[in-house]
Amino acid sequence: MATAPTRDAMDTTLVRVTGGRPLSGRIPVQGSKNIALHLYAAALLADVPVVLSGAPDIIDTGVCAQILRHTGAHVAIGDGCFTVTPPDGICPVVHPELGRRVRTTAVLAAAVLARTGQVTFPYPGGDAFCPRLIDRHLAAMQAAGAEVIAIDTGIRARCDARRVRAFTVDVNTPYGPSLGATVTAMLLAARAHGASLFTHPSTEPEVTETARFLADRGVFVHLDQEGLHVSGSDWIAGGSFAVAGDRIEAATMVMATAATGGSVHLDNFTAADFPAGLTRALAAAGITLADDASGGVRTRLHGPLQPVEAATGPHPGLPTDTAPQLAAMLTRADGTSAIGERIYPRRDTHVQGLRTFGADITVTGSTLRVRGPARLNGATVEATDIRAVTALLIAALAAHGTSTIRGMFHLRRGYARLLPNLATLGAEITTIPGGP
Ligand SMILES: CC(=O)N[C@H]1[C@@H](OP(=O)(O)OP(=O)(O)OC[C@H]2O[C@@H](n3ccc(=O)[nH]c3=O)[C@H](O)[C@@H]2O)O[C@H](CO)[C@@H](O)[C@@H]1O
Ligand SMILES: C=C(OP(=O)(O)O)C(=O)O
Repeated sequence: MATAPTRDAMDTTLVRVTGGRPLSGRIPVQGSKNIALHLYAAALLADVPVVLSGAPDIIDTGVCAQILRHTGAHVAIGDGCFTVTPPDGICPVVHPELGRRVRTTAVLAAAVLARTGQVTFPYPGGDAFCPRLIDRHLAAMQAAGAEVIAIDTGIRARCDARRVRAFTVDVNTPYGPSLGATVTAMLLAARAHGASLFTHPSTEPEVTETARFLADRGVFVHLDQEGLHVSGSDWIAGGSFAVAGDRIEAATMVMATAATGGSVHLDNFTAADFPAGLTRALAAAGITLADDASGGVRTRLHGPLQPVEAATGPHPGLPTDTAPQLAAMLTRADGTSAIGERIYPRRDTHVQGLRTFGADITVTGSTLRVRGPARLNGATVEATDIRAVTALLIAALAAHGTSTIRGMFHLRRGYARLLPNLATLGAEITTIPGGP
């Protein structure tokens, strides 16, 4: 389901990038977009205010704040903290337009359903690189006792007994455990009386951090061979919780610098925070990661980039959200790389743009073959989603000459300071504001 066109989406801001110079230096990693968005939904379950520290100030967290406010919650944003004060009586509606602008709509709806026994919500937004189903979310709502029906504006879920009940649900999909449906199920179960069980749960950091958030606040959460067990609580505490660093932004900066022949020192992050599948792919390309005595993690590039054979997969595999950037970096590797997509049937919205720079990429089913090293030349391109835009930026930074990239709305959805950070590393980037 495509994100609804908005003022933001029609923003014609573009950036000009003059590439071809090695980028190096030290920059911070922001709080994770995707973890923050799931924690926002979890915060709605609390009975007293929740303070999320380190949440990134990006379009998507702003939209989520507006969605929470529409339910009656008070949301204050300042000093890098997002304070959510859930209301006594929650309006059981996820805003029909705002809900179509973010991916976590069904997860937010689960929190509302858990609190009120009913919810109306639109189909989620987020990037539309392929169909992104929500049947497992709906199955969890049904298992929790809700009647779920399609209506004109999306979906209505309502529990006869006015409250959710403990339940069992399988959150597996043909592409592996669903991250979003696991969180949806957790939030429903956190407010149900009794013990719930989810089989084949996702263990992405978004899930484990939401589980830690709930467990810290009195909800019983336990993972074993059977699945994820959650026992609900009538009272959920509040208080502070720090949003973990953004592993996707960290990977993006590693790949951007390596594509230019440089290296980076990332603060607020450690080598262990990189999923093993990502570390393996970077090592195969000739990039190693080491924690630094002064804090943070440093990369080292060992000679020319080497080709990589890798496939995305569930945590701790290679994250799907890093595959477009990896493809962009590997256009500079000395040989043919293969990158398989396993979380989605396809995710190749970056390919056409990369070819415009001169990249040699073929797509067979869900596998990309990248032949390098290609000579990249400055190009004029337009990005259509959040990771495609960073892939195109990487190509522009590695290219000879000046490039123009449109579609900066997608960057602002998820990255608070990517362009200033690249400038700190030595990139020559000019932002040319546009407008609707
Ligand atoms: C496991 C995983 O890596 N999930 C990724 C997924 O999370 P997100 O939560 O958006 O998506 P899911 O993990 O739920 O979806 C994974 C796959 O399962 C399918 N599916 C999902 C739910 C459902 O009810 N039925 C169904 O068939 C989806 O279409 C997709 O092919 O996209 C995010 C944005 O790219 C990434 O940050 C996450 O890392
Ligand atoms: C696709 C992504 O985000 P969303 O699910 O919010 O569209 C992403 O974070 O790479």
